[in-house]
Amino acid sequence: MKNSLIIALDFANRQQVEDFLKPFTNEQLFLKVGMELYYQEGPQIVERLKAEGHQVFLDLKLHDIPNTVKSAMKGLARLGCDLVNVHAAGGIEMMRAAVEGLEEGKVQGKERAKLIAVTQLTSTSRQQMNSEQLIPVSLNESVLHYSQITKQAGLDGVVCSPFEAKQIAKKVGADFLTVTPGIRMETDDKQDQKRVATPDFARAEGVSAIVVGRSITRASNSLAAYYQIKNLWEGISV
Ligand SMILES: O=c1ccn([C@@H]2O[C@H](COP(=O)(O)O)[C@@H](O)[C@H]2O)c(=O)[nH]1
Repeated sequence: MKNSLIIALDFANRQQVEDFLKPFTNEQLFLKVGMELYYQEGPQIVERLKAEGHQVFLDLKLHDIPNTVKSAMKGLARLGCDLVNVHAAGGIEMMRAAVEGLEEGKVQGKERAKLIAVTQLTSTSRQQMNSEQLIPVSLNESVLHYSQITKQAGLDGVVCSPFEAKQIAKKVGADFLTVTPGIRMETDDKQDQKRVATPDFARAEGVSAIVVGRSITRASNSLAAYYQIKNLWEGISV
């Protein structure tokens, strides 16, 4: 899990995924299946990617009453994913229920998936958080608070931006996972992301894993973009 580069497979269907993966022959990848793909293709897409030898982050960001989240997590646990998530805003009781569901549903003889919680989405700015969510603190304070309650609930880590990762490691613990989307190369378009950082900045801040979508999946040469980002993330100069 640590030092992973996770590719966000934000595609509409399985065919598009297969087309994207074609040039990556023999690469064991860490792939993220999000709502767009999962809601079209269902559990089979996860099972298929796992059968092909990839690691899978199922990014469904569960956020509901504790009982519902527990039952949903129990079902997801059976898919044998490596990483799953919830929203920390659901609260400690909901997050504890998610852990219980994951434990109850886990595949016999296999380690259960790591469970992380989304703090503040990387598409959220301080202004939006203050004015729309009515959370009157800085993004750092809010993300740190959510990280602390996530730890208290017994989860393995959080989704945050690289800007908050160092403080989380200092206050919550170096083993607590920080998984960071919003990764862009200097010259890339930010699109809808607000808290954006480069792969080398993320590495310098000590994040556990980066999540990269469009900078790879929408690149004219996805394989080249993947290796360029991977090298920066791993500190390899070419
Ligand atoms: O705070 C969050 C949580 C999840 N995401 C997801 O990561 C990818 C990022 O894609 P890009 O194309 O690299 O922007 C996407 O699947 C999001 O759903 C996030 O961006 N921020």
